[in-house]
Amino acid sequence: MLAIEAHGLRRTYTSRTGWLRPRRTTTEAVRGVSFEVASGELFGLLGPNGAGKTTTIKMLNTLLLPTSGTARVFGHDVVRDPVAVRRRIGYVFGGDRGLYERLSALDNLRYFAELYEVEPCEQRRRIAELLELVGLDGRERERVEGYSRGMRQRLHIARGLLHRPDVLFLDEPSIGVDPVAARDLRRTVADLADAGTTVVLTTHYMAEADELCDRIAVIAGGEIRALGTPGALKARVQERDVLEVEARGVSETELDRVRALPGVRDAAVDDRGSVQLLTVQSDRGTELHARVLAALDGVRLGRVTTREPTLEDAYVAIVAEAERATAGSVGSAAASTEVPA
Ligand SMILES: Nc1ncnc2c1ncn2[C@@H]1O[C@H](COP(=O)(O)OP(=O)(O)OP(=O)(O)O)[C@@H](O)[C@H]1O
Repeated sequence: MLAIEAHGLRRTYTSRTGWLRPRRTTTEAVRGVSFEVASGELFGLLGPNGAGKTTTIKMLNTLLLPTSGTARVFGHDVVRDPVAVRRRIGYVFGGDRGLYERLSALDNLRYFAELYEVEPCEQRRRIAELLELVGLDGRERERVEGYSRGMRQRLHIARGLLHRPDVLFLDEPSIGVDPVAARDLRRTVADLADAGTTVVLTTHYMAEADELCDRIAVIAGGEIRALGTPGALKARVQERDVLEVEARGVSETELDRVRALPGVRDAAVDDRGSVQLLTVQSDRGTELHARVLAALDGVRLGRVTTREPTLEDAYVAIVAEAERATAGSVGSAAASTEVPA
């Protein structure tokens, strides 16, 4: 049986702004999203800020009603049968909310086990199992206020699994977690999927998605722009070379100059603290090095390297394509319209 079936899901938000001249703003956050997730699959939902990922997840886990379209979780309709859906799902969101700081991890789990109506005779065994799964056994009697971010995230996952859900939604689990703790967290998520739990993961870390996900949907502007295995998504940019340039002071003007060079397919700048990383994707075999450096005349440059395309390059290409497709009308974010209230 399929774990998730979403057909034509849409969600529009309406909010009122202004006092003297009130306006009603309508945002089409999700605009007709359809996909299926098989039981036991680890499914990734990737997309830029405001793409509609959280809205999609909230419709699937019954926290938001769809404006139109349908969704089912293990055959249960999210609108008509929300109680049955909630029994089958767990939801873990990143950040600091949702745990009692002054209590130990053990007491937090006992409290939530009561709340989720885990049978009293089963609670002790279940909590011990979960502490082991998330690697917190031995630390369970310490207060949560002394926990690191990575430990808190693992405790969040344990909390989300208390009632043995068949589907776990993980919204940005590794946000703000250091690289070593993030690696442990990925191990936990992989173990979970190996044990048969269906996982829907949103993340901004492409390497994480590449390592973990069986399939990935890239969502931008409220629509799915690509869906496939990490390998299939990467195949889209296989025929490209990637040039990386460390720089300081690259503006839109230089970026446009680079984008206009013959053979260049995409160019993007990522601000990494005091330094920028310019990534240029080009048709395989294009000799770009000298021409890119000439286009960056006047910019302070650091290391220049060439590398094979990664999932991140595929993602950048898919999102850039989506932005070009919607340019001039709604931009890359969700479409918003304003009318007098
Ligand atoms: N409660 C709300 N009222 C009005 N607009 C909203 C509301 N929640 C989200 N939006 C808008 O809907 C769009 C989609 O937001 P959503 O949170 O689903 O995106 P996201 O992909 O999860 O983004 P992020 O990666 O930043 O979490 C955005 O334009 C956002 O501003």
